[in-house]
Amino acid sequence: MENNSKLENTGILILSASEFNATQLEAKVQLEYASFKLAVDFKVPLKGVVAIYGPSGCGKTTLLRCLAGLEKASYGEVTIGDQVWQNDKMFVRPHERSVGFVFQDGGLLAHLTVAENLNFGRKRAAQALDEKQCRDVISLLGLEPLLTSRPAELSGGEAQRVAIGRALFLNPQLLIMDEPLASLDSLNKDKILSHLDQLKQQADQPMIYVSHSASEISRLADYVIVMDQGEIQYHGTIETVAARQDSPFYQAQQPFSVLFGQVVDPCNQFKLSVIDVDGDQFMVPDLALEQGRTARLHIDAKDVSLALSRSQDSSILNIFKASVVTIEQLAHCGHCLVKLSLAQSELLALISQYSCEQLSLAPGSVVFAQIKAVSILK
Ligand SMILES: Nc1ncnc2c1ncn2[C@@H]1O[C@H](COP(=O)(O)OP(=O)(O)OP(=O)(O)O)[C@@H](O)[C@H]1O
Repeated sequence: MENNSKLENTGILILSASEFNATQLEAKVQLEYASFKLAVDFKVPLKGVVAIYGPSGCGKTTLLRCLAGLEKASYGEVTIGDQVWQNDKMFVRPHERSVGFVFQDGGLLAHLTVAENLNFGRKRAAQALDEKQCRDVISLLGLEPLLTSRPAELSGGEAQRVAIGRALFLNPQLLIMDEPLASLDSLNKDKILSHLDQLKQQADQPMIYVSHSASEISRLADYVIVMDQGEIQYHGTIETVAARQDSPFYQAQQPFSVLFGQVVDPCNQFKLSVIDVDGDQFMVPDLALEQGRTARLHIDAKDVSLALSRSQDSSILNIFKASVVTIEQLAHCGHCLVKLSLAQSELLALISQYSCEQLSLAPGSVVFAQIKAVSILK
């Protein structure tokens, strides 16, 4: 196809006609550059957002490029759902894989308007969205006011939203994003994260998302692959990875817990939503979630304090009986990271070593976890 390289340079790689059932991604890849070796072997569920997290230079982009077929690994087996993309006998070319790629710098074509950028490549895509679906994407990403602008007239956040929209117009069965928010300020990051959240929920779009940012991962990821030096250290659901003692989020000094619960009361008389997390009822500011919906709670470990008895005269809404599972001393900051067991779930608390000694905490101690702030993430 004459224009494949042009398409690749613009980040559009979606031309496959074949349907597949992308519920699982399996890859064994080995590739060697002069001073870097990638060697991975993993099988992960492809539902919602799979995040790849790791330090700069650990091979995240190289892995994504292998998955998309942009690098032909010296040894590669890549299977997505029931489709083999690469093994020792075959190599499905990038433009035949149903992958949408969004790069760090959106890669929009400067001479085209936003509308033209969105439609660019669409006629070559066998399963591109129809007109109505395109209008839905435009609305989901808030692109209506930008359609006649050219890339030079867009802010960084707007340009990234257009880049995401352009990938979605081609109806990929897998959307791969390589640090799409890296160059944006926090306000724009937040806006795009909200759009991506909606995309997850409304479009049920599987995504692989590379990021250095613990907050992006905690907000978006359902599953996390942690990489280091060309290898996969471990992978698991966001709850389990965040709770591990060797979690990269501890090292980044941003330990947090992610809990999932059901909305039991969308908005009580005090304008609070009540979320049941395996038997513990959390109260959070009303966020207009419907009854029965799954809510994702993000709780920073620093926002959890501990007491030996249940306070009767505190303004803190969320106080839960818990038992201490482990205590890890963080020498660099004079704090302890305490892993707690609630009714059915686990919660991290970051408290000072002094407090830990004052309360004589040890594994098995019964405490009351007081949660100062809970953010609802979906
Ligand atoms: N085409 C190439 N030829 C030689 N070396 C390469 C090539 N591409 C990447 N590398 C090297 O491979 C290593 C991994 O790079 P990669 O871009 O995959 O890392 P990364 O984890 O995505 O980093 P970052 O988070 O900084 O983007 C780096 O040391 C890089 O210099």
